[in-house]
Amino acid sequence: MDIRAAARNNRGMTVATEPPILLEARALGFFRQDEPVFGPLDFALHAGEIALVEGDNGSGKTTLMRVLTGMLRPGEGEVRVEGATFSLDTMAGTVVFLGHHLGLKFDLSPRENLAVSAGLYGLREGVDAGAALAEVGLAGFEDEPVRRLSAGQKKRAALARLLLVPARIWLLDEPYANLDREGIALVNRLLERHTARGGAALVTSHGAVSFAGGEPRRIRLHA
Ligand SMILES: Nc1ncnc2c1ncn2[C@@H]1O[C@H](COP(=O)(O)OP(=O)(O)OP(=O)(O)O)[C@@H](O)[C@H]1O
Repeated sequence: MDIRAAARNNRGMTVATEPPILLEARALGFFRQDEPVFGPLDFALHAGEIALVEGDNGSGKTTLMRVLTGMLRPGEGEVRVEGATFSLDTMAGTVVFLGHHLGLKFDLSPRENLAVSAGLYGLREGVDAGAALAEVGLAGFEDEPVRRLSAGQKKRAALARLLLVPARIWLLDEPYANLDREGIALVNRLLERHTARGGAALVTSHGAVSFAGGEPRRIRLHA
């Protein structure tokens, strides 16, 4: 998915400009015991764009996500976020990560988990937790401890965080796992809305993924 931003030049004419790069990998690589896990990898993710990270089991998709979020240090190369060298300080309000572990506190309710996320990552203007939970299909489960939810409902509770926090860059590791057909459509809907308002997303998935906005760019990793 690729959007072109329109801007006026100094003669008042409308010209097409490239949307800004939100996330960039430059010769990025990661090693374990001196063996490359992935890379060197170069890509630039523009505002309004979805890129799909593909690869077999063990090819390094989750490791790439962890490097991009700062959980792992790159073995080589550089991550740039909104044009600046990656730093954990600039990450907090800019990047949100949804990984295999979902980042939920199981003794808290979905609503309480969202309050924790809002405290850490900020709150998108005009969005409240109840509406976000209703949108992901958790109306009636807002105040249940997360440990009592099904796997798919837990995933939906984690997805509600995407609606609430203002981060422009979404890193989604297997966002479709454990979801039914309606849940898969929900993820696509959230992605489409996010990119339409200038956000960007990097998504890993084993399955075929289709977005209404067209073919996403593909980044292929090899085991
Ligand atoms: N904590 C770890 N310690 C040592 N090696 C690890 C660790 N986590 C992953 N690996 C290894 O790193 C490689 C990449 O793993 P990674 O989880 O990034 O792959 P993946 O593409 O996400 O796999 P999958 O599709 O199965 O989720 C694999 O060979 C894996 O065995």
